[in-house]
Amino acid sequence: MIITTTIEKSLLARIPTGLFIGGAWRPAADGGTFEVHDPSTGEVLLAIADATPADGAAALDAAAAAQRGWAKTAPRVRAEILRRAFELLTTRADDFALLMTLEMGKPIAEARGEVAYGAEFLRWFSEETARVSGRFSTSPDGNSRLLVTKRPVGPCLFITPWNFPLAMATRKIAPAIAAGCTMVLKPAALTPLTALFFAQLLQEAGLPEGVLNVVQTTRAGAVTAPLIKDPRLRKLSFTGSTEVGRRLIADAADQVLRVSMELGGNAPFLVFDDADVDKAVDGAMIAKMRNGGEACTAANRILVHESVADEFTARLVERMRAHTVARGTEPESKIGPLVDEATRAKVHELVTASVEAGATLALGGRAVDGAGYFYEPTVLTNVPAHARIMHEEVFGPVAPITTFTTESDAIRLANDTEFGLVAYAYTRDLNRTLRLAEELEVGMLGINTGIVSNPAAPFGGVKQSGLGREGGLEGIEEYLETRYVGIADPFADA
Ligand SMILES: NC(=O)c1ccc[n+]([C@@H]2O[C@H](COP(=O)([O-])OP(=O)(O)OC[C@H]3O[C@@H](n4cnc5c(N)ncnc54)[C@H](O)[C@@H]3O)[C@@H](O)[C@H]2O)c1
Repeated sequence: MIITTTIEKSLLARIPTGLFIGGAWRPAADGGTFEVHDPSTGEVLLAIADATPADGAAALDAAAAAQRGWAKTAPRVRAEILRRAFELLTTRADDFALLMTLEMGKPIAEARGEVAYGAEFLRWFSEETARVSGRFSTSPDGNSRLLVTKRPVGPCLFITPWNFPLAMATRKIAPAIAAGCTMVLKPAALTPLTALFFAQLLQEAGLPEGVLNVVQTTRAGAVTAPLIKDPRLRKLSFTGSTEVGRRLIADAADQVLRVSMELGGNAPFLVFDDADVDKAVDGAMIAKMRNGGEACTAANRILVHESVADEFTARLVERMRAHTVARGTEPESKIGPLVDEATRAKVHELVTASVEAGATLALGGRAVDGAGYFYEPTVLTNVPAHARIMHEEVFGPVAPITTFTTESDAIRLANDTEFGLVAYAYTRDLNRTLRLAEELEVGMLGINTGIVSNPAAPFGGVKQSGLGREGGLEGIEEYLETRYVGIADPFADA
């Protein structure tokens, strides 16, 4: 078993362990705490405050109290706070990366990638802050003037998942700051340390008290449900599973709360007969193995034209076999542990069910013995369309491959899912690319690339993958209301 090193211990000693409410760190109302573990060893990293419903209410009190003043803050002031936060985060990239590796398990190189990606939302929305504008026009009959303005939505509740502990928070926090909204953040209980460390950084960047409040808790529903019913809350933004998202949308109906939902995915990855197979394998490795397969954008249904399937599969197996499984802090680590035993058990269950349904196990397929929740990189071939893995999100390093004959078959298979987050396609045919862009039921499409996430682009899904977009020009709109002011003809009395 790897014992936490001195460098790791000194980093952990700098992480705040309280709740962040109204600009101050405090214990839970009942003094309760919970432990955060290293998924690669099972060791306890830290014990931190466990928010109660009373703490949740206090956090919303603080957000509601700060809202009016924050909305009136000059855009330039909000922009500069975001810019300072971007610079601080970039300077402290190594600390944030190590912390994420410790609490979530991803290899340090991937954690650094997430810091860069997460930081870009701060820079992008600092640039967007001063660009919010409205319009002024004369009504068609000439009898009035129409003034359209944008106002901050108001206090928001953010609920984030464990797989990208930093970026899923900055993707919500940055546009909310830019728009002038206050917020309560409830990070995932498996990975709350990054959010606490980031809240401390925002405080240092000059964020006024009450604008961001953080209530980590092991009682998610008990803490957040009363906030969702509270008329002072104006917006709920959630990233997580479709199952929980569906329930939250129902809860949000009582207050007709605005919702943004970034939910599950089950991305198809299409390789056509005219694809550059080497590049397709590179892209598949990124789309499948980024974050150890624990990503909503993960390529979970690899659909390959029958004429290139053998070549593609042989190369993918070779690359997957070479992927070193080790604690994320080890330099050779290409894949860390899964986040917990429940996730590992679910991955294994889907692999076993695929083989029972007729798939062939070409590589892996077993949990790694010893401490931590490691799972072997796995490739399944000839996966039948009815296998569970083709319809349920496998949150792990498992690449299921199946073949197709015609383009229309490929599109039908790709769309045969309740999810619609992202698809990837490898082809050199421009007209086919345009057909795919029109026919695939997704919010995002990667052409000859295994990665689409980009802070300057609108991220989000259709069907049961969610509602709303994060990033891009669209991202800030989620935090703005449109207000129209009708003005009588200024010449009427002239
Ligand atoms: N579309 C996207 O942008 C995106 C990005 C990352 C992850 N995801 C999805 O997230 C899922 C993995 O994350 P997860 O396992 O943390 O998801 P999850 O739905 O179990 O949990 C997400 C968050 O919701 C909280 N939560 C759970 N039950 C709740 C309840 N009843 N009331 C309020 N909050 C509750 C959790 O504590 C956590 O903070 C996957 O389905 C993945 O596809 C989507």
